[in-house]
Amino acid sequence: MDSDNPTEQNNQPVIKVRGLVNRFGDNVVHENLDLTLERGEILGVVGGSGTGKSVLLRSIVGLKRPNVGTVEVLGTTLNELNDAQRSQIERRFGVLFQSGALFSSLNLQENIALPLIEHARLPREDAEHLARVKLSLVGLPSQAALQFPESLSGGMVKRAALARALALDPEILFLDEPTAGLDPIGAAAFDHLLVTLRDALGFSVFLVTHDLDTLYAACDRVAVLSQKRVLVVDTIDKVADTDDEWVQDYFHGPRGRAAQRAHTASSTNAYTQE
Ligand SMILES: Nc1ncnc2c1ncn2[C@@H]1O[C@H](COP(=O)(O)OP(=O)(O)OP(=O)(O)O)[C@@H](O)[C@H]1O
Repeated sequence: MDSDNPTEQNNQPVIKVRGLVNRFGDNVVHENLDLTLERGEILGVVGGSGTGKSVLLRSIVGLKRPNVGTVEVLGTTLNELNDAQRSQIERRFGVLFQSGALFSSLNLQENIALPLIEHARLPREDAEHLARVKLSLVGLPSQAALQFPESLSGGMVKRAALARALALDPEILFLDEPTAGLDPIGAAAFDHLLVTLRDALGFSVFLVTHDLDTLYAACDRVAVLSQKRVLVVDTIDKVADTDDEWVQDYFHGPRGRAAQRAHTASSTNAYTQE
């Protein structure tokens, strides 16, 4: 239900998925799935390959219409909207897909200006000025504005794609495997950037990832998809204690133990340097 009271709105979750069913023919991907994203949090969504993380993200951003169930985003139930209302809501979130999805024929400044021209109807000059601000926000040097995506490193492409997802000052950011393909240092820098921007700008984040380091470094809560639903959603330490074979293998296998050790070491360093 919509609320006109700003205080009430601020306490409301930004995403509420209830009783979600998604299927493709006989392949049932989600069955009665419930999930909530609280305002201002970074929620990591994990699960084995094919458990429906990307389909869930696509259902929430409106690219896949659920077979059954409701998806409420920023207080509005998506299924009930006409195209114009849907586009109004969609302007309030930013999406970074796995491929980065920048236009190869446009330089970075033009890539980021595009949503500002198309959706916010800004004149080109203003849009490109704002695009340069966004590029600097994600830590890219000023000369990157005129570079084309093919001339950039993987880490720079991710940052540029993040700048584009942030172009319209979204309230919710959706990220699908943002650190895939980055080396560990680039991935850690991206995680740090994400937390810094969330702290500064206050958006909420729905983050699909396989990256254990990201879960430890950036996520406030973690949701595990398994058996067509959300098996558990909680802080990472509680999730890691869940009595489930996939969870135990994932969090307590060699990679999981290494990620946890790295996180403990960096927390201890931060503490002793304070
Ligand atoms: N457009 C589609 N048509 C038919 N089946 C689809 C479609 N999109 C996804 N699926 C199926 O839905 C299931 C979940 O896919 P999804 O891509 O969401 O998994 P995932 O958890 O993101 O996997 P991964 O971790 O490997 O990326 C898979 O069985 C997949 O084959």
